[in-house]
Amino acid sequence: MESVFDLTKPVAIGCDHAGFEYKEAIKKWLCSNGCIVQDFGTYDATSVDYPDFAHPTASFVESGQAAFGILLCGSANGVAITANKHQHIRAGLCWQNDVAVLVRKHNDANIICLPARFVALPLAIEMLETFMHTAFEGGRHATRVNKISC
Ligand SMILES: O=C(CO)[C@H](O)[C@H](O)[C@H](O)COP(=O)(O)O
Repeated sequence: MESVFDLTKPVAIGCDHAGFEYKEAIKKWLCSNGCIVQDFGTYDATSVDYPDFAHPTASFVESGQAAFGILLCGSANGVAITANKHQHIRAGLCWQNDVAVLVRKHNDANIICLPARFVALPLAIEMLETFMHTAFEGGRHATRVNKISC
């Protein structure tokens, strides 16, 4: 599959119980498109705490070992807030395809956060595909992205 990301590296993925079902479906979709997946859990639908899965996923992306990351929870806010604590992570919450375009073009996001309880699975996969194919625009957006870190 063509992507703006380096797909010779694994795609990191993590979720809580609310995102588990979508994570499994997304893993299958990624594998059927030739991607390598590094799964940081959770591994079933038992209630868990999203930071326990978002932090390891974000750390792996931050270390440069992943092509990019995918995080899922009910609203995607918990995983996004957690991942964005990491210095080199720009995790963006996506709920419609145009937002997935902008989170790459304007924010150079390296993790896509998907709200499993609020978007249908086909839309989640469509947004992921968009995310994987959309390049950062740079220019004025690079100036802004460079000002994010404090
Ligand atoms: O962290 C969240 C909200 O910001 C996620 O949506 C969680 O998946 C959600 O809070 C889990 O809720 P539950 O009632 O424990 O299933």
